[in-house]
Amino acid sequence: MASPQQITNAFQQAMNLSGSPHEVSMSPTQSYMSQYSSLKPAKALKPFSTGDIKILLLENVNTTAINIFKTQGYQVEFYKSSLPEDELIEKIKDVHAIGIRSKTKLSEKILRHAKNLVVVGCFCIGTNQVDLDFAAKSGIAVFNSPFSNSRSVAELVIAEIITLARQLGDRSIEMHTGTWNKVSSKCWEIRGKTLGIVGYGHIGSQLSVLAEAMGMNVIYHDILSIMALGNSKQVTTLDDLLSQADFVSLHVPATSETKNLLSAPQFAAMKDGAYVINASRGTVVDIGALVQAMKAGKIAGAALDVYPNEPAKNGEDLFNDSLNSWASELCSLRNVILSPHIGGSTEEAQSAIGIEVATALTKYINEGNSQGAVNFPEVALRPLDLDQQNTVRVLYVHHNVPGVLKTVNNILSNHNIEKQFTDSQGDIAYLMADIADVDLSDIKTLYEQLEQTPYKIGTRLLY
Ligand SMILES: NC(=O)C1=CN([C@@H]2O[C@H](COP(=O)(O)OP(=O)(O)OC[C@H]3O[C@@H](n4cnc5c(N)ncnc54)[C@H](O)[C@@H]3O)[C@@H](O)[C@H]2O)C=CC1
Ligand SMILES: O=C(O)C(=O)COP(=O)(O)O
Repeated sequence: MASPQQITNAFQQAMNLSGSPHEVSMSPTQSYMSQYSSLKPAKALKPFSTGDIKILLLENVNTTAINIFKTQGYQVEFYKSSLPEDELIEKIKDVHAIGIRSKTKLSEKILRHAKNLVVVGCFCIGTNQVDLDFAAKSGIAVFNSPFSNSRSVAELVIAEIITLARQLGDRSIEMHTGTWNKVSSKCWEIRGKTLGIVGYGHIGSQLSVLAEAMGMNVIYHDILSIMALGNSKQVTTLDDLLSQADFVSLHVPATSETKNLLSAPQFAAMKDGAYVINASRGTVVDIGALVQAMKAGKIAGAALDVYPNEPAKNGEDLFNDSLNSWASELCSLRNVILSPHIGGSTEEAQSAIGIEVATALTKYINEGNSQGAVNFPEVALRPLDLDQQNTVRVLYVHHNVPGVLKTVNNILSNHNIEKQFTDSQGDIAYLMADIADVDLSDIKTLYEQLEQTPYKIGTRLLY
């Protein structure tokens, strides 16, 4: 368990607090990290102790996150890889928070076992690996890091564009096996070539700026109308982009609409000798069709960072899976760069993601602040005023139906409601309220009344 000063320092650092007199004056037992109770309805009400919080971290989440959680006093269980489904089900039963990256699937089946879980941290950009709707309906908030690794991905793609254009991967493999093969045929400068970016979000737009700086023309396609950076131009349809681009780079999320976004008809629509880069999700490219297009000489090279079935941990064989039937043919092709989902794997990105997501999770656990959640209404109140005795923070996740506020405020009406904020997203709503003059002996009744409302999904009381 961390010392009081360590807790205060780490908390201020993590929350970017400057150390106001109010926080400085907190004693360790008074800090509002410890003014907390009742993580889930099934648990008995008792004052919060940081030592009660259990957090499971998978997939080698960065030490910056581990340090934040440990300094809070949480119990941290850490694994370098993802876990097989049966082990994950066993572990998730008990924990209040889980931290994952892109590999761990948190399906409805798995989340149904998560009886104490209040929050999921995706220490990455993508959240397609989590059943976000089911999580929200179960009162579980999900956070991610929306842009801390965007630059790392964009830089990798720049490297891949040049590597493909110069057949650098093949030359390097040849040299490693002792073959000197000095060629210029079908090797190109990228200056003046057209890059087609599919998905002009955080990564796509960052890539656009870098590519233009190297003299490329940039066009992009997105389902939204998005402001062009530099001299880039948005084109209306994917086919418009495919017919003009020398390089096509994919930066869309995994959705039902983006599944096999590039398949046989799209490869046919591309320029002869074009290149394909996929650092988005493995579902976005039909790899079997890509292999055929490359064998036919239509596509001159491809760089893949993501795959439909990725191994659970380092050392496992990507291609040891009957589902990846295209594997041996893909590997036999020239000018194919394969990387093990490392787009966001830089020291800078992982360290920043660790701090960002761990901070969001800590704020949610300790304060109920859901700002930045991807599946949940975003609600925040100022930290509890600890100078005021007997103040309780009510956190109430509920179905978004008429009559809830009336019922809840009726329950709270014996106390002074000092602050209240509520918001909804789809079927789910979230209410935060600070109520004063609460006798500690009333807390159990208050809690039970809120729990008995027909709309409730989850109640937490911080005090
Ligand atoms: N290889 C790696 O290590 C990494 C991969 N990623 C992947 O990259 C994806 C993109 O990341 P960001 O740029 O941060 O996401 P973003 O959400 O900022 O941008 C995605 C863009 O794609 C657009 N889009 C969605 N569906 C589309 C469609 N059918 N056609 C055209 N455009 C469409 C959206 O409107 C949005 O502008 C992530 O969802 C993730 O799957 C992200 C980080 C690292
Ligand atoms: O941020 C993302 O969405 C990524 O794909 C990176 O995933 P990772 O953290 O490397 O498992």
